[in-house]
Amino acid sequence: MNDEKIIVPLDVPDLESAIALVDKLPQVTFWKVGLELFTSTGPKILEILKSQEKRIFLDLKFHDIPNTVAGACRAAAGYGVDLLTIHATCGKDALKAAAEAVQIGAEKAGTKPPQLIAITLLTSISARQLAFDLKIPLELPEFALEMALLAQNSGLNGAVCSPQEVQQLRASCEKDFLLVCPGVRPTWAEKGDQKRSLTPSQAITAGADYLVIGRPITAAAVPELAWNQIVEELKI
Ligand SMILES: O=c1ccn([C@@H]2O[C@H](COP(=O)(O)O)[C@@H](O)[C@H]2O)c(=O)[nH]1
Repeated sequence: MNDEKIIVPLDVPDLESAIALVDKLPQVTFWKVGLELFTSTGPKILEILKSQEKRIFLDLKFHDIPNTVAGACRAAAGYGVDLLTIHATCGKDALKAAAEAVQIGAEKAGTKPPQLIAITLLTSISARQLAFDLKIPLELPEFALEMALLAQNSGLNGAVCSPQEVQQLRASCEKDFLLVCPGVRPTWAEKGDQKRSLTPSQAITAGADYLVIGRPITAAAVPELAWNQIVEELKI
């Protein structure tokens, strides 16, 4: 079912708004909790989602030294979430430490370890910004692929990439390496700050395992209609 491949971010400022959004979209089975909501309200939302048997993507995008990311991953694994993020640019030592830490954290808490996935390059970064602001001397698709391979070789379960790179990553990474794509935009939606987008059906055709689709649904006048339209478009 393609609708189970859609992850909707709860990019809202407080618990009340998060609960209202979850109630408005009962058909959503996979929710993402990110920096805004987790920083403002902590883990309470995770308990609420779990009590409703929702799957959870805890998108905290850890980026720190090995000892620190390992500690954060151990703690996050204790929440029993399904997906957890770290930046690939933390480097191999930190990625390996994080991969080990989610196993330890989950075992200690008696939970299933989350799939640890690495951000390759934020979908809000353009090729021009990569070259001129970040001074990375690789072509963008090559950089994204290198970051995905670094994650894979460090024992991570998958990567977050833009839909524009997913076909190349799918061809080069292991079959079971998860590829999660934010920056997905139906033709009728605003791109906003997303720089490297494709439509939901293009992203799935290119090999994405999951699509993260936020504002086209959550900022729509009627979120349920936007969700239905995307699900219909994915059936074609
Ligand atoms: O490279 C990345 C990594 C994470 N995100 C997150 O996905 C959603 C996208 O929301 P939209 O409203 O559909 O733009 C958001 O929570 C980001 O934090 C990303 O966009 N790009």
